[in-house]
Amino acid sequence: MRYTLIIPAAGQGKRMGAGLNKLFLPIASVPLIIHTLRVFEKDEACEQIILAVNADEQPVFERFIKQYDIKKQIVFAIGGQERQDSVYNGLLQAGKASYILVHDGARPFITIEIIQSVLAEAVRKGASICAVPVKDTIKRVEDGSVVETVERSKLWAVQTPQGFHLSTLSEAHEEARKIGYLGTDDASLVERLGKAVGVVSGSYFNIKVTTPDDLVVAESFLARG
Ligand SMILES: Nc1ccn([C@@H]2O[C@H](COP(=O)(O)OP(=O)(O)OP(=O)(O)O)[C@@H](O)[C@H]2O)c(=O)n1
Ligand SMILES: C[C@](O)(CO)[C@H](O)COP(=O)(O)O
Repeated sequence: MRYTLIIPAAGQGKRMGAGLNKLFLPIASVPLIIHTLRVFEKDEACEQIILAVNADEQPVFERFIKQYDIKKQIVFAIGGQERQDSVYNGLLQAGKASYILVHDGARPFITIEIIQSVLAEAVRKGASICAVPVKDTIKRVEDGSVVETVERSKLWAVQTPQGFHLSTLSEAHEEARKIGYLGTDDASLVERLGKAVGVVSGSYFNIKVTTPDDLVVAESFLARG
């Protein structure tokens, strides 16, 4: 089964504090976004990449794509105020694709195996995510005090890619826009429709590069090979 990939890449990297889009930061001398694109470059099932970017940053992305010889067809969409808006704008460019995968540009250590597993589960159930069991105890805190310890055995840390039948994802985004719902991932929009979302195993290596410490971790992962 082939798919169209949407990569939201229009963030500001506020938590990184680098003063620029963190996807331009080098990891082992190569821009973060190139590491991510290189994985999908090797996936023959990936028909097209839709890159949602800030308009003023598109020339930078185009320069990196040329410099690092990314050959896969890339279509640009304009990023939005929120990640959800960026994905929505990417969806508008998806044409007649049957299956869509949405993957954070900030997750460079995804593997073909997990991509294929997410896609297969999306074909089976209409929507899918990859996730890993939470390792820390999670507590709900209010005003500096613990109000609840959440049972850890049922908690999963959700990653990307997330996979969807095009019609499922489109319906979910349109409904979210209609009611003004803002989710932190795309699967939550499908859940609000009451539709099933399958879960497959992700990887603890599939980190989202978010804060400066993640750059150190990312360099170590690359050094490890
Ligand atoms: N309005 C936005 C916000 C985020 N993203 C993208 O969504 C992915 C996950 O977002 P996150 O890790 O939060 O990136 P930033 O929004 O840049 O980080 P921050 O919240 O620290 O500013 C990233 O690839 C980011 O570029 C996007 O396309 N459009
Ligand atoms: C989609 C995601 O990566 C799943 O964990 C996460 O919700 C993105 O959150 P962010 O604040 O936009 O980085």
